[in-house]
Amino acid sequence: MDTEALTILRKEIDLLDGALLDLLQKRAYLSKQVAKAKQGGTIFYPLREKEIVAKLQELNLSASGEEKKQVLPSESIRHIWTEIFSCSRSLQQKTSLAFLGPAGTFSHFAGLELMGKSLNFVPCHDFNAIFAKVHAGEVRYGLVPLENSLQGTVGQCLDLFEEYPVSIVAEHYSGICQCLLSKQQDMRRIEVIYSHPQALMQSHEFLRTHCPNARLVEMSSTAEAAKRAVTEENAATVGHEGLAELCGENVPFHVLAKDIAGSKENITRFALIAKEQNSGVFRKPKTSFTFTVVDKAGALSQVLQILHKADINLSKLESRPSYHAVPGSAWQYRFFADAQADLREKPELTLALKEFCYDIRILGVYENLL
Ligand SMILES: O=C(O)C(=O)C[C@]1(C(=O)O)C=C[C@@H](O)C=C1
Repeated sequence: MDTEALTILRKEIDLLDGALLDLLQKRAYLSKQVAKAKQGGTIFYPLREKEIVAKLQELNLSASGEEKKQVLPSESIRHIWTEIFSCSRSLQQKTSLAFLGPAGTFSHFAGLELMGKSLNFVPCHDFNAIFAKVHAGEVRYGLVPLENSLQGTVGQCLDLFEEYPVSIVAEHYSGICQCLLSKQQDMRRIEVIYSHPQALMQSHEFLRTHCPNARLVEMSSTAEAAKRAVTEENAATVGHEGLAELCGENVPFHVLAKDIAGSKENITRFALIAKEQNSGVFRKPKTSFTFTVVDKAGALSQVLQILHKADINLSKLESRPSYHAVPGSAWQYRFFADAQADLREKPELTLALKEFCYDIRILGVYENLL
């Protein structure tokens, strides 16, 4: 070891860390000023954050000459700024986030991806508890899955919007990458694999080929499965790669293989819910709204035509059976729709829609992240 060179280099790193801290403190001060300028308005602007990261990643990759040697991995830039934004938001407002627990579920990792670590994560045992906590003001935010690219709509979550008058304030698309984790490094020696039934089903082919002797055991969540697997020598689990860090503090829990599910496009769209609607103005607004149409021929077609005439692009439309939709009616359908516009700015349009709808409710206006 060249101890002399090491001492000099570490001194330089110490100086740079000091300079970075100074810059971060200046940034934090500006963030607090931003909060004052917002005068109680919306704190979280995911599109602004996404664009800052994209600009920095581009700047980083466009380096040339000597600077080229200093280029960082793009993913690292995203991770570093996720935490900078998380700290910045926490200085503007103390925040807590309810999610489907326990710690280590895909919902938990989606929350960390979206909001970083500078907030209080509150695990809930079911979706109803998340909606109830947000509605009661016990937590500022809740994170719930709306739909998955393989499994489709999470109907239970859509239906809970009927029970609780909460709002959608942001959306988040999270890729689900199933990994095999174990204390045992030799896959052929794995005797039992614990995981959620869906994770086991999605990675069935991989497991049969690479761990032919393993018994598959279903658990209530990938997080519970990991807790169990980490206590046994020849056990493994299928789940998020972040489980290695979460469960492996005292014992090594290795990621033996990544992306072991058959299909590549396994993406979940999450909604960030809050008690109050967003108050900001958005550059690419999306409005999620629900409505029930009057019981006559052409009512739905009229609704669609009104939106068409206003040049509004409807990116989602689906219906769910609803018992409470219309008083006195035994069976009705409630439509859930997403429009690429801020419908709050178009009261005349909602008025026109009301002619063909029993009710219309705006679930939230937020930045379209696609
Ligand atoms: O630009 C804002 O609105 C801010 O509050 C600042 C900031 C940041 O730290 O850059 C923080 C939170 C928002 O989600 C976006 C950006």
